[in-house]
Amino acid sequence: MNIGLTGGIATGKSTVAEMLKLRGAIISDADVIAREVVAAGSPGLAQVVAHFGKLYLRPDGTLDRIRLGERIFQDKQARSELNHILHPLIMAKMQKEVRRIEKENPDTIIVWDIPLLYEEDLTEFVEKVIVVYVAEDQQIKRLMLRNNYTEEEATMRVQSQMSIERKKERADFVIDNQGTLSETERQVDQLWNYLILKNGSNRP
Ligand SMILES: CC(C)(COP(=O)(O)OP(=O)(O)OC[C@H]1O[C@@H](n2cnc3c(N)ncnc32)[C@H](O)[C@@H]1O)[C@@H](O)C(=O)NCCC(=O)NCCS
Ligand SMILES: Nc1ncnc2c1ncn2[C@@H]1O[C@H](COP(=O)(O)OP(=O)(O)OP(=O)(O)O)[C@@H](O)[C@H]1O
Repeated sequence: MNIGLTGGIATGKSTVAEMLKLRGAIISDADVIAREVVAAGSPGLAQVVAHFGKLYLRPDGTLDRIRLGERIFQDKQARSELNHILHPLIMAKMQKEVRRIEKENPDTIIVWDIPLLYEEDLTEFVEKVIVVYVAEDQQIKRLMLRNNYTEEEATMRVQSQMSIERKKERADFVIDNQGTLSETERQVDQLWNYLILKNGSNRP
């Protein structure tokens, strides 16, 4: 069974994904794949550099993620150009990875952790969608704390995505991650019990 896991930047997707993994889900993480498709020497990185310039290449041949992030989170056009280059590569790799997992573990619950699942209209790939929710002011605070961003930098990143309130409205399941981690664990337990019942079995 394929389940989508989404939310906003820093609402706690990775935190919840880790909890689901401990319970037996297999996670396919779009952020990890997004890094792999622009690894040093990859065709994806070559396309990014051809489009945006050598300025975004570090001396060791890796992508300058900080510089590219500064550019694309304040420039909508550049962001959509980067998405246009990378999203087909990310989705192709993710689908391939999930096909492999399904073959090796036919009864497993596979969680597709995709920050931009709604923005990119990817719901057709999954049966149900979990949204990890915190209100926007808390989202900004956690992002500032985790990444050492100023309020302006954090706000810009949050506003580059569909609002967390809209995502919450569209969700099949909402995990409210505004409380303590053990409060989140309890919700994950409940959801996991429901999912394994629905799935019939789960063999990690
Ligand atoms: C611009 C890049 C190099 C900045 O790298 P950085 O290491 O600072 O951030 P990281 O990749 O860890 O992303 C952190 C979060 O930012 C958000 N985010 C990333 N890319 C985008 C985007 N194009 N639009 C909106 N939000 C985004 C996501 O919530 C993600 O979880 C990088 O985010 C990137 O390559 N983005 C394009 C690929 C993409 O869309 N990735 C999201 C998963 S599909
Ligand atoms: N319940 C919680 N209480 C306090 N802090 C939390 C809680 N859940 C997550 N965090 C912290 O909030 C930050 C964001 O969480 P996490 O990295 O899981 O978000 P994410 O949605 O995966 O982010 P991204 O979109 O950037 O991948 C992290 O520093 C994490 O440790």
